[in-house]
Amino acid sequence: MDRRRVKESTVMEVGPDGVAIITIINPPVNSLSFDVLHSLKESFDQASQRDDVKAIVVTGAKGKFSGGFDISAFGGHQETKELQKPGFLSVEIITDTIEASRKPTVAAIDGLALGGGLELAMACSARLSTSNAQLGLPELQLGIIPGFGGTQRLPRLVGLSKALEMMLNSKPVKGREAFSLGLVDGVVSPDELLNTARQWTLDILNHRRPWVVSLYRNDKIEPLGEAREILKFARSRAQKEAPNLKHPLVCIDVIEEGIVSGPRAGLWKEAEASEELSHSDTSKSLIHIFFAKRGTSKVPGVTDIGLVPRHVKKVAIIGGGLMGSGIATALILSNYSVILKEVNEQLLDAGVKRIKSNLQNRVNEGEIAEENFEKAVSLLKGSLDYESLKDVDMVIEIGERTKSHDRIVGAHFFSLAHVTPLLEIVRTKQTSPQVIVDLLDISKKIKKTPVVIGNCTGFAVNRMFFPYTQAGLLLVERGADVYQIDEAITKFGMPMGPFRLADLVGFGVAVATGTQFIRNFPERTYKSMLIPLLQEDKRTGEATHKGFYLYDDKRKASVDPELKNFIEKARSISGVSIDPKLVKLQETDIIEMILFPVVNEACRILDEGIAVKADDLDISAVMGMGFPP
Ligand SMILES: CCCCCCCCCCCCC[C@H](O)CC(=O)SCCNC(=O)CCNC(=O)[C@H](O)C(C)(C)COP(=O)(O)OP(=O)(O)OC[C@H]1O[C@@H](n2cnc3c(N)ncnc32)[C@H](O)[C@@H]1OP(=O)(O)O
Repeated sequence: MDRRRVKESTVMEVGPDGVAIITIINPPVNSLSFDVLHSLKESFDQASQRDDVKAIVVTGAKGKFSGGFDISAFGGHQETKELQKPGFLSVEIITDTIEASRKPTVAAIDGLALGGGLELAMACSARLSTSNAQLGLPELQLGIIPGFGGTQRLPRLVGLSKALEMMLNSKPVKGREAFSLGLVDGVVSPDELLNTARQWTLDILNHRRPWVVSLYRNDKIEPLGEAREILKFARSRAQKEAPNLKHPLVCIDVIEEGIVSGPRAGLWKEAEASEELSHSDTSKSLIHIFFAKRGTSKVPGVTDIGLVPRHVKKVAIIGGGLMGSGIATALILSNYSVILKEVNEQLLDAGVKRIKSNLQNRVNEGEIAEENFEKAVSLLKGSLDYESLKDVDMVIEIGERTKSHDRIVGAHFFSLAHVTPLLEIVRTKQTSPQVIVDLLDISKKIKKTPVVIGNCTGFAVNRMFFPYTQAGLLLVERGADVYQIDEAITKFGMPMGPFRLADLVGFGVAVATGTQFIRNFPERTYKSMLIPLLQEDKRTGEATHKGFYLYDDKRKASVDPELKNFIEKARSISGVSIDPKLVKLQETDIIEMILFPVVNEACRILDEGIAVKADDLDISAVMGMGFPP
């Protein structure tokens, strides 16, 4: 076999059958860096020029076609200006070199073909996939749009509605669904993939199979009038679901341009829009979050000293309440054996029932198969004594009585522990790195994003956000409007404002946590009597249908005209007066006055060495409090 090594990013092998196999090699996901794209073009140019090459197969090394364009290139400065020129990558490489190749090309897809990876495959004459491969265009979750022709080729392969769904929701499909959609032309097993692809290219060459140029297909695109209706509906949904984001609308405009003015015009509009969006604040933030999320499990002095996570099989959980049963569910869903310890039969039964109900919900949602429900339940054992815990590998919720403090670590799950994706791993000065490595490994296995944090009041999320409600109370006692504050903060992108949140968590929790912060950070807390006054009126928030808002039986919140009386009373107890400047605040003022103290608290957490890096606090805010990424 003639094995010409182009740069380290692609390899081309030409077999005796005259088929050149071009393999993308860029571990771990064969992302399309500028180097890879450059060498891909070189490989194709060589394959086109060589007389001994009749046809071409493109594939990815180690069972992964490609995870898409190299996201780290956005904001990078290593690429040559030419490669950055709008349209060079998409038109000159993907379209005019690969799609226009005079030799048939087949993409052999295993593992994943995402973003630019799938766009590369769609520019080939045909595509073969394994049944479980993931194929999709997730660019919009990075604040950009497909930029290698995906906005033009995907609608022409799967139809406009399905293409819009896949792009606007960043929703991939498996290989077998891709085949039923017409996105791929065949589904084969991994070990037959390459040989079938070789034969497929030769069949195309010998006119035994069609040679399709997807860019110019129109049989899947609805007539113009119908297409415009579909696009209009997509626009209204995009505006409703994400009013703050413009790139979904740009994506729809680019798709429309190709339908109205032809796919090549669509390619150029896509190239310009894609390049512009790659410099947007939204894209920079979302790409920052993409890498920050994957960076939380890299802890200097812990994960870089060669420690291997120990095998944890059995976990004991003390207490089967809302949190304990949620944690037990998360562990069981990842095949850990769990012993649930309670103080009496009644509480143990209640805990077991909660766990079974959580698991049944997963069955109902199709996340676990019915036949796996009993197997999952069999992983759970109940106990009323500590004796049965003697051979467990980890205990959740025992601490101060243990003498070996090196083995104590906090695992702070967030309510609905089996659903909320964030896990704060709280280490003391005595916690051994091995124990942290063990818990990081468990986090990955139970599909949690871990953040390693030092021990302090509120750890990362709750400490960062204690000023969220405090600032709100301070502003309201000085004349700002509760409902205007919540509206401005929700419009900014938080799931809910400080007052709606206080109603949701309940005043009991709000007062308990507030007391902790007042005790530990007296110099920067606001001691308002507003919530205690509301509690005197038997208001505790949503649960009593009365808090800062009134709630109907469906927990729909509405303004409470009586609230002003409690505010006036709290104001007089605090001895403050209304500040005219605060009565009619601008939205930006509200956002800054509520969130800047949160940012300041994050800076203190970082400055005190409680957090390893600022990125970890960004992830804590996004995944723990729903801060808009
Ligand atoms: C200043 C501007 C310069 C450039 C201007 C150019 C003009 C504009 C041209 C734009 C052309 C656009 C072309 C294209 O349409 C755009 C894209 O393709 S964007 C990328 C699309 N792909 C994705 O969004 C996939 C993202 N990745 C994932 O979803 C997952 O990683 C995965 C692939 C499903 C694998 O998941 P896991 O197995 O869980 O593994 P991890 O997620 O932990 O990832 C492992 C490791 O790989 C890194 N990585 C993953 N994907 C990429 C990627 N696409 N680029 C770079 N790196 C990637 C990830 O960060 C992890 O790294 P580690 O943490 O191990 O260091």
